[in-house]
Amino acid sequence: MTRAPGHNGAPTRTDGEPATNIDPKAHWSLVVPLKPLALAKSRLAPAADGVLRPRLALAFALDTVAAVLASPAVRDVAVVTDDHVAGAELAALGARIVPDTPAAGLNAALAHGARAVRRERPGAPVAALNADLPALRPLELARVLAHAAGYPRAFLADAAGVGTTLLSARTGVELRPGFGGRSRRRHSASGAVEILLDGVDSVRQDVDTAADLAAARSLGVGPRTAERLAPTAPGSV
Ligand SMILES: Nc1nc2c(ncn2[C@@H]2O[C@H](COP(=O)(O)OP(=O)(O)OP(=O)(O)O)[C@@H](O)[C@H]2O)c(=O)[nH]1
Ligand SMILES: C=C(OP(=O)(O)O)C(=O)O
Repeated sequence: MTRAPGHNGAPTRTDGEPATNIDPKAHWSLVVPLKPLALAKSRLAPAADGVLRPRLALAFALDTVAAVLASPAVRDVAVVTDDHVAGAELAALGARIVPDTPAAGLNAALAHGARAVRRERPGAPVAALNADLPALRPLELARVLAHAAGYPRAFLADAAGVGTTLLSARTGVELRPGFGGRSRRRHSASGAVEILLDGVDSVRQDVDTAADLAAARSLGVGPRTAERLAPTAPGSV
């Protein structure tokens, strides 16, 4: 993996991982949930003001989805969102936009997204992935999905070891998402197999707090997030 300095002196992601051990027949459909930007990333409030926060939430989602679409294991991505600004930018990247279920919450949105994917492609293996992974690297995601393909349902714990960043369901298996709070334990109790891979930090590193953002920056964030964090950008991180 190679890295180059970004605008702000922090590392910025470049493409340098070796393409080894990736299943060439992989064909996952990913479902990415995104709540309205004005409501998103509330735990970043101490570090980012009300102008910067929605912009960062959008930059995280765009960098996440761009990396997903660049992953050799991924066939397509559906973003479940009612946010029209985000929806237009994500669609321009190549995502399918699925309108949210009204006020039903994250897990209802994910189940709804998985159903929408399988209405179009009944045999699709599906994986839910958070929209706040700005350091995501396509080949690390491919490694996680290649591993997930060995189990009916599987999940990856987040960097904090408490939550979940990815939950998968193979062809013919219902996703049954249990995201939110201490979801690592919940997913394990639901029978999903935990993916215990080293070297997939970029898939684990979600960004909820200022400390998470610092950790993502040290892994190397994608270009849209790097631009928002540049010293000349408005706001205060
Ligand atoms: N479509 C949809 N996505 C959601 C919903 N609730 C949360 N999400 C998304 O699910 C992921 C995890 O969400 P949260 O941690 O609850 O929210 P967040 O905006 O990331 O952060 P906080 O506001 O600090 O909790 C993010 O990608 C959110 O945008 C929902 O009701 N509908
Ligand atoms: C929704 C989750 O993530 P977050 O840490 O963003 O709340 C989760 O881990 O289940």
